[in-house]
Amino acid sequence: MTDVLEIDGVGHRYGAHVALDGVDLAVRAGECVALLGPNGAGKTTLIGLTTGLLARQRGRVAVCGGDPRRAATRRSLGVVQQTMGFPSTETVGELVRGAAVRAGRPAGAAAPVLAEIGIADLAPRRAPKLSGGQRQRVGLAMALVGDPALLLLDEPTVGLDVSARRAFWKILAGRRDAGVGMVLTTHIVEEAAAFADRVVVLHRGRVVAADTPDGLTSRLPDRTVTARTSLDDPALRALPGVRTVRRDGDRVHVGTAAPEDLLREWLALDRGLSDLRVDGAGLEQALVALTGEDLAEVPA
Ligand SMILES: Nc1ncnc2c1ncn2[C@@H]1O[C@H](COP(=O)(O)OP(=O)(O)OP(=O)(O)O)[C@@H](O)[C@H]1O
Repeated sequence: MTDVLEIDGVGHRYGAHVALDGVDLAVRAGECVALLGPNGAGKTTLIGLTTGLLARQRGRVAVCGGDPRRAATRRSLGVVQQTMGFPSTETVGELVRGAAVRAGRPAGAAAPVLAEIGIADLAPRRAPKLSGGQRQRVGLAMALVGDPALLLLDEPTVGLDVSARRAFWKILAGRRDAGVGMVLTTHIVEEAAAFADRVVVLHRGRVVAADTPDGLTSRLPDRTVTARTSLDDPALRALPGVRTVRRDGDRVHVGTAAPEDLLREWLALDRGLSDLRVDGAGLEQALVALTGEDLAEVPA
């Protein structure tokens, strides 16, 4: 499959501050790549270079083979951003029709997209009067109406309730199946883990990991054993392979690289052991391990 986004050796500075340092990233048609990293990692800078908002300083950025600083190239691009500003004078219908025409499509392309996203009833309304979640869906309509080859989704589900979020991912899954490439930035790590085909982790302007969500988590040796116990913390720490011990109410969470050895001895020593559970590490823990920072936020 062709790459809809090619980023090769990209560097970017703000004065003396290095925001990106030799970043490579490729997104194929029909693939969703999640771009994750703690605050200040360089995600917004990379998105800015891809939309053509920022001028390229070092390396190559190509959208469908073209330079995103050129208007003709940007027609292949759809962008959904959390902080989308809309002109106050236009109705939702006019905004989406305008986006269609700017992308070289007929104004009539707007109505089916509004219907698909479930906001046909908003067409006569003006954007400033809409809720955050409604505005987010208008942004999605404007991005999809141009039939883009590459979608940039920057914190796209902020402000959406659970059912709107589900509907949002369903629509995007349909576009991905139809061959649209996507770059997703989000602080909701569960969404990235559930939707993205690959995860690229940026840290201090560099790519520190690129893999499938499962591939990233399987690199982590740790398991967490959760249980009720009669042992105190020093006794737990003395068990084989224990790395961390954390109390949470009447339960204890024990991190270990060797759950079998740990459990064998724990079961032999502890008559009060009950409610035992062993969990694998998730993508969130993998990101913390890779960057040393916790980048998850509680979903709104
Ligand atoms: N206009 C600017 N002038 C100076 N420094 C900047 C500018 N924009 C970003 N930076 C710096 O460049 C680095 C990368 O910023 P960027 O906004 O790309 O990170 P990010 O990963 O999007 O962070 P966040 O998750 O907080 O949005 C940060 O250290 C930031 O302070």
